[in-house]
Amino acid sequence: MYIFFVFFQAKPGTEHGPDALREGGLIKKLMGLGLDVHDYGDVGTPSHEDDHHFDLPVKNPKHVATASENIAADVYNVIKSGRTCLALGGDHSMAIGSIFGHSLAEPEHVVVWVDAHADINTPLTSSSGNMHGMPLSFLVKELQPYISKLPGFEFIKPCLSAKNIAYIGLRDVDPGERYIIEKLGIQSFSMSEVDRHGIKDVVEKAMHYLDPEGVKPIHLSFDIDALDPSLAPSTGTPVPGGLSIREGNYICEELAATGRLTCVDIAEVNPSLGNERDNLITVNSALSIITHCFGGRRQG
Ligand SMILES: N[C@@]1(C(=O)O)CN(C[C@@H]2CCCCN2)C[C@@H]1CCC[B-](O)(O)O
Ligand SMILES: [Mn+2]
Ligand SMILES: [Mn+2]
Repeated sequence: MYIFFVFFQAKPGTEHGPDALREGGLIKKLMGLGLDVHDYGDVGTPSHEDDHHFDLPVKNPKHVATASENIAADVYNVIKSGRTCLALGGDHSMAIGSIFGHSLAEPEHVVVWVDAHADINTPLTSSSGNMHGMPLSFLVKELQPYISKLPGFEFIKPCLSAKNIAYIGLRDVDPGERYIIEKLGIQSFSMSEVDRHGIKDVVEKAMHYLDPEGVKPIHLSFDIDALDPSLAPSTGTPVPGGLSIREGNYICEELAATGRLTCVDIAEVNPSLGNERDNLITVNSALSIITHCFGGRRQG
């Protein structure tokens, strides 16, 4: 039984991502794979007028906190009932709720973070104040002494250790994030490693590192900007030199083949950016990534 949620978050335009994927035929494609799909609809996130935090340059913290709490509850319920959750963003701050909700259902899960960016800035290391650049910092136990307590985030219990995370596709990492990655020893396969070793070795190394026994539930958090901008132009922070669709599909096929892929985030599809052709290209790339997470195989 496959379930998917749609969420929208603070970054303008990404709230239209889920509908763009629905209109692109997502449900029909997943049902065409023989899956029992249920669309749980959008997770409501009331906006907060006074949504700024005087002490820190963090944008929309209360909005993101409310959304994250709602997302966590929904993801927990779906996974607890034995289903697989597909969470559609929305910007990548959605992963605060989806990973926390997943961890409540399956505390032993590991995270494969596919992204041009590390998304592990703390409110203090962030240069933009955008929360889509911070999700992992709210979840990683080792970082908690450095995280300012933001209003509304009291519900989150840090649920990941650095050893539970592996990055694939990095190519735009801030200095503060680079420091955190090196200090915590987070396993990261940037585009340099993808070029040097090839995607097959990268996925094998990542999974062997995260789960050598091959028993843990997997959370794939896939930022569409991990793909090359030629494949995902309608996204907020594109970075040249990204994954090919073959590499993206390969990651998803391999994780799906474990039979332990339990929650998938698809983040940062933003149809308000670029022209109609850009939207179509981006949605089709996202649909390809999704279908290869849920049984679609290039060999049929
Ligand atoms: N680290 C960032 C942050 O804002 O925190 C800064 N970066 C943009 C910045 C532009 C100038 C050159 C250095 N990079 C975007 C990233 C967040 C991406 C969020 B994601 O969900 O799209 O991954
Ligand atoms: Mn991201
Ligand atoms: Mn990104």
